Amino acid sequence: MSCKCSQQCDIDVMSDPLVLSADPSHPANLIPELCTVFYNNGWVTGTGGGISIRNAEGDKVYIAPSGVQKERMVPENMFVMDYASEEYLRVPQITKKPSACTPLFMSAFKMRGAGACIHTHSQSAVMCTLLFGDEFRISNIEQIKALPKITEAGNLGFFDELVIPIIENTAHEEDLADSLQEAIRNYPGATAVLVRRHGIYVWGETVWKAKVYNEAIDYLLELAVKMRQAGIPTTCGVGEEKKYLKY
Ligand SMILES: CSCCC(=O)C(=O)COP(=O)(O)O
Ligand SMILES: [Zn+2]
Repeated sequence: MSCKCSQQCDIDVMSDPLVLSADPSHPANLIPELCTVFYNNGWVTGTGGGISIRNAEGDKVYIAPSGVQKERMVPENMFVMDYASEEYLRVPQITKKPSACTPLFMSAFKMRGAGACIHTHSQSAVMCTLLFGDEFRISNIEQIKALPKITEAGNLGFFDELVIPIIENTAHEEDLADSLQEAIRNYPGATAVLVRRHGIYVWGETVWKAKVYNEAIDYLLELAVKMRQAGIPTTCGVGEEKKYLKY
């Protein structure tokens, strides 16, 4: 049966209805598309990182295969998991191994009700985990206003401090789940967790919120590295930066 969309496409929707859809916002279409965007930002190169998305009803989880070039995936490569039972409804032909990030994505879904979770190996994220201790902190920067308060309605304000917990890396990605869950419990206002010498996990209520949060956070992480290089503390008050300028 061919698709009924306005594009008169030739997609055979009956061949695999769990992943073949003419809807561009279907998770199986969005995961490859967004991974290409992330790849072009240097966030998911060399097979690292990725994204998992729940469907609009929230009862299915779409997961990429492990160890593949994330920017070259197609919808047929996706695993589909039943959200409640955590059993796989679909295993792709490309590999039997779902992303090693799956337990971490599931932690964000189950503990925070997230609709999508992004994992990147952004160099700014990694660099910040080398420059900061147990927490990344930044304030008094306009871009902070793109991020949610989480514990109450609305977004952070210009004068609010963004705090992101930093957990230690493990030899295997899946072994990060316990410490990620502990960080999620200890930081109820966080929408991201940094992993030292590894990268970052960012989640949101919807895929679009997760995407915006990831972009805003990465901007702030990159800026933080530059501020530290210039000798300016990332929580420096407005006007106080003059104290740190060398000229
Ligand atoms: C060079 S990537 C090492 C594994 C990793 O950190 C990652 O994020 C990708 O894991 P996946 O199983 O999704 O390929
Ligand atoms: Zn990783």
